[in-house]
Amino acid sequence: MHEHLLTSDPSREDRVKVHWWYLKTAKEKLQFKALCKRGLSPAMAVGSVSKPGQYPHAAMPLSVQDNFPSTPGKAKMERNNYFGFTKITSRWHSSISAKFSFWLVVLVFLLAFAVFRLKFSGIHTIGHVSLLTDPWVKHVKHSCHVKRDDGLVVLVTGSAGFVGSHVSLYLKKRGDGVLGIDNFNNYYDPSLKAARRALLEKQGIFVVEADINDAALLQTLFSLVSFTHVMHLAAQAGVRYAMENPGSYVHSNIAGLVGLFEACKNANPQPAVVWASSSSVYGLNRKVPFSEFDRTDKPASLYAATKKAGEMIAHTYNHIYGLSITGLRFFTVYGPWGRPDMAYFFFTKAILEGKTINVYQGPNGVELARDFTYIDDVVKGCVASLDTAQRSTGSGGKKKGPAQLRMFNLGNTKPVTVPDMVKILEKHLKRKAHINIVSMPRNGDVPFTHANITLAQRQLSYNPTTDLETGLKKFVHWYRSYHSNSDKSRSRP
Ligand SMILES: O=C(O)[C@H]1O[C@H](OP(=O)(O)OP(=O)(O)OC[C@H]2O[C@@H](n3ccc(=O)[nH]c3=O)[C@H](O)[C@@H]2O)[C@H](O)[C@@H](O)[C@H]1O
Repeated sequence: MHEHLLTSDPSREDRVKVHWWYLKTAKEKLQFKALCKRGLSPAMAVGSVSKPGQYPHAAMPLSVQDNFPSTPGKAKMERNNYFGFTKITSRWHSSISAKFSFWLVVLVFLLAFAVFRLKFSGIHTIGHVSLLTDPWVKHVKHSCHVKRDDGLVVLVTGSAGFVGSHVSLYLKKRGDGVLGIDNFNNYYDPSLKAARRALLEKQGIFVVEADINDAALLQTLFSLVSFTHVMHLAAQAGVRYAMENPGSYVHSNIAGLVGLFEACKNANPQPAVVWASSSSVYGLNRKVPFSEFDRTDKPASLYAATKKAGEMIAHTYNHIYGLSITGLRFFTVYGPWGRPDMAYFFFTKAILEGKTINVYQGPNGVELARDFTYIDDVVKGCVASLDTAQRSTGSGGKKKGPAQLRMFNLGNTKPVTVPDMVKILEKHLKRKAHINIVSMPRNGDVPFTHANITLAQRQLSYNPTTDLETGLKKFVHWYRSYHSNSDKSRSRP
């Protein structure tokens, strides 16, 4: 509404806005507008449309100025013709204007500072939506809307990841409120993460694109939404990549975890946290199956060490702040929408492309084995953990009593050797693999994993039902359809 009042002088523009805003009645505003349009200074225009003394920022109306004593130091006026009007400048007027200009500058500075902080805290935009505008907040709140009695409100970190996307969809489908957060890093093809995000958004799950290390963002989310639970799945995964990029493990699995626990412990109410640890914490243990009561102080990779550190950190936050925390040790999770850095996934690609795969072998020709666990079983374990989690006992950073602290193995309990896994893939892909047997490199791998799931069975009613044969069949089916669809969309003009 101001555009027709604006001149090329920005300070005049600002003054017009401020004066207009101060005027109380529509009549005053209308007259003020007309006078400004005709070139009168904003302060003069206010003075002319109002009663003397009504607005402290107004200049004297012309009629009053005629009688105003020309006292040096108080008010010195000059008149000259200005677009058919008498232009009057005065020191009195100038000092009022100066005050306004000063506060205007302060206001503009504060606004600029706020925008700057938001910008560099990474929460200024989600997609192309500014945090300063309502749509972003609406997306967040809408995504957290609960559609069943006693439904949960869950913040899922790593929601564009493999397990994160599956858990988010499951929760949303049963009527829980779900908000995702993911930094969409390029550890593996980000287009797969984007495709998972599209799937989530189709179901009404909003994914905030940000890093869990962004404390200001987490604080904003917790102030907007009373999360009952946090499903923390954001992490730097992969055992062997830790030798290439150790810093990324510290960033996500240690600093990120601490940042998340900080946000949770400060929240009021504090949410219950369920988070992903890893079977790799069993490291070089020889006693099988691996039990939660076994020692876990021999990690074979930095990845495993950061997960083990996470378990210790979880204990601390539970102990000091009363956060309810459940850690889940995942055993080589696989399935549709899986991670391209995992062996079953890149073996599939290589077999289809007729390329050679390296199959590792332990000392003395021992075949390596994994307790491969199908994604749907893991999702059930995650959701059961959320459903059975007790409330945190603290609030606003203060502990009010002891809180629940749990750890569960989520495995399949039926380890399969890597060569057998390759045979299953060959069968479903209807292709022979070109295999190169190589000694297991010293890069963090362990020879075997095998979960004891008694605890999860007892407390979570966790019972995995998908064997590797069935699970890989579903994976291959998904792989073919996903790649034929993305090939088609790539070839579209
Ligand atoms: O349960 C976990 O805590 C971890 O599971 C997963 O690690 P791993 O069990 O090591 O899975 P993955 O890499 O698929 O290798 C599978 C098998 O293939 C063998 N392998 C691997 C590569 C290769 O080129 N050749 C080969 O024989 C390899 O020696 C191994 O025997 C997750 O990646 C990890 O993030 C973490 O979640």
